[in-house]
Amino acid sequence: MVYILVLAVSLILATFLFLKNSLNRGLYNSTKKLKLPPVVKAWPLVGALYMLGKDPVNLIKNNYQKYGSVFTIKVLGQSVTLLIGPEVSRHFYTASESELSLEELYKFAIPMFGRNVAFGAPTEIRLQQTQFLLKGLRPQMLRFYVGQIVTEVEWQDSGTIDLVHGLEHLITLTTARCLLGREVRENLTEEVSTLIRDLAGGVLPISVLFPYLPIPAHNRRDRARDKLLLIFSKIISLRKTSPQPEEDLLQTLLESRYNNGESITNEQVSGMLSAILFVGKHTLSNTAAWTGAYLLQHKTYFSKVLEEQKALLGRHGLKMEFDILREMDVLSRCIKEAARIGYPPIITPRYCRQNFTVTTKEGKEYTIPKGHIVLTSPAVANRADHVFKDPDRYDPDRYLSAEEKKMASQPFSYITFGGGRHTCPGEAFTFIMLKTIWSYLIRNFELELVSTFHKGEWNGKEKILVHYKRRQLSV
Ligand code: HEM
Repeated sequence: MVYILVLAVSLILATFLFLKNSLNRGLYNSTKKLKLPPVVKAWPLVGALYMLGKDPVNLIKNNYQKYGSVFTIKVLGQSVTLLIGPEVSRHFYTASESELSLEELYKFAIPMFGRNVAFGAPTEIRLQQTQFLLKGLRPQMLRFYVGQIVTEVEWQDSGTIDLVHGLEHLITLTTARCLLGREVRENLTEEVSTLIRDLAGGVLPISVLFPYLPIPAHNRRDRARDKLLLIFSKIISLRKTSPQPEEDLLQTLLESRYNNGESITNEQVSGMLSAILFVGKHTLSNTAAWTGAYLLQHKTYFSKVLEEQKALLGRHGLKMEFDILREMDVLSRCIKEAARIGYPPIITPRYCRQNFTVTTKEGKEYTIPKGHIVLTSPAVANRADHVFKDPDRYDPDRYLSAEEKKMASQPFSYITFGGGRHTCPGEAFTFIMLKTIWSYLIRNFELELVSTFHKGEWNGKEKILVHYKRRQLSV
């Protein structure tokens, strides 16, 4: 019964996609003369879709090994082209919206965060909103956030914790305190967490094609967005009338002006606050958990981090400040390495609006035609063996070797945080957050990993159980 249903839905989707693609490309716009990427062999219509849903990382990895750095997968009649590795990724990261579009593919995010926010807004408004965000994440603000993070990090004296869920809660609170302000943090009840979860639950594969389909998950998403708007609007109104300006991203947003002199609306601020809580809940907290998992599994590196913390305690005492975090070179490399292989985004997508050509490292040239969906995969490209030596190995010291340092710092080699036009504006904040949390935990608790997980294998569902017991790290 279930299979018949899946098949029926797939056929409807395939017809829709076929018509959509035909209209987009023009039925008579032949691509015959172009040298197109190799096409992955899969069962017609649903084969690749099934594989994509089941194990996307291995699907991409296996085909990368088989076909090389450029290949096309047909999903329900839609051509999806993968670009893996720095040689073929330059255009992906540097092209303009009119060449490779994000807005076309992120329409599903509009009902999550509202119209006129991020991908719901016209491009020039979206770019200005990213600038507002960057202003709230500038070094002077990050300096201030360190103290705010420290006030939130606390565990009981002893116990067992699943790092994924434990850190998710902690990071939601710290993100709220630093970026969204004291009032949002104080109002960050179970209700807000549930509403953010409902927003996330409204992103289903079908939402990409039909974001407004009246299904229960979409209805919950819409109710959650409206409720969040109500909660945040009250906070924003209070803040606007407060005589005392605060030091946080919320204040920066409220003081920002668009190029035409207009200020940002309550609805736009609310959408941006929800989007930040959403990112913190997923990407940031998973990277935090995997940083811990790798560190506790690799005793050599854990010892190096301990030694670094002892040396810092010797030099600065218990103080935790921005400049002290900058001295945490070993911990920084451990986070960078966990972010490379632990839980980087599986794919980042664009919609191709103009043909473009890529040349592989072997010198093969391919044209990616208008109408293809184009993807890079940080999860696979971050493990390319011509960029990283022994790429599946957790090795934070790799960034010390001159040769590898050079390769890894070449544009579009290490792509956990994207690159080019769409480089993640939250990268510096992420490092500040994770260094503060992990140095605090290492200084104040004995930690022991009790879960075993398959080394180097991505699995977003695994628990990472850790025993902890309070103690003071002595110099
Ligand atoms: C471990 C944490 C994070 C990871 C792995 C991550 C990853 C990424 C990646 C790969 C992109 C580029 C997407 C693309 O090219 O399509 C991106 C963009 C973005 N990230 Fe992050 N991110 C993280 C944390 C954050 C945080 C904390 C914030 C906000 C405070 C943030 C805000 C954004 C925004 C607004 C963009 C869009 C930039 C643009 O399109 O111009 N990210 N992120």
